Amino acid sequence: MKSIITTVAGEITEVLSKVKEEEAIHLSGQLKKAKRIFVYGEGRSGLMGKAFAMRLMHGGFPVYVIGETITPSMAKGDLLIAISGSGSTGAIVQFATKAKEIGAGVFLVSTNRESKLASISDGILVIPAATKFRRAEEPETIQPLGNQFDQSVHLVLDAVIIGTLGDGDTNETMAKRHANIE
Ligand SMILES: O=C([C@H](O)CO)[C@H](O)[C@H](O)COP(=O)(O)O
Repeated sequence: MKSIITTVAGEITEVLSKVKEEEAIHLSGQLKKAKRIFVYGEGRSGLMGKAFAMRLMHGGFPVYVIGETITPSMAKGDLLIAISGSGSTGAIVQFATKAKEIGAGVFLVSTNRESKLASISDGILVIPAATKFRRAEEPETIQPLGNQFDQSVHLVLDAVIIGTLGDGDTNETMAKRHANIE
């Protein structure tokens, strides 16, 4: 088991080392600029999106997860963060198309800059990891499906939040925003 853990850690280190700094900085700038942030992803990509949205909320950002019952309507000036390893999942392509029609920005976090979603997005942060589709250009992995993407996207987005927070955003101020009924 220890050797599997070591291999997984190595895979992630390799992927993270290939993330382009300018793309992460671009995302950070868009997060600061957006009136409100909406996050969406299907399946495990969506779970990583929820973790991202939660921490953004702790950082004081106005953020919603698409599909939750209390999520309001989108408007011009809002930003959709679309998380999709493949960049081609039907629902998220549809939601991004709708967001563009409304006048919101779309920022994609994906492995695939040639994807349908990439073609309609205003910005992209490429996480060069393996997906369930095992495209020829994807890295080797011992893991099933999109594990490598899911793990990498979680770490990269956590790092982007840290790099986006202001000086006043300390562990204390963020902890105060954490749910106190749990
Ligand atoms: O849940 C997922 C699957 O287990 C692969 O790891 C994916 O996140 C889901 O299928 C959505 O796919 P993508 O839009 O390509 O991320």
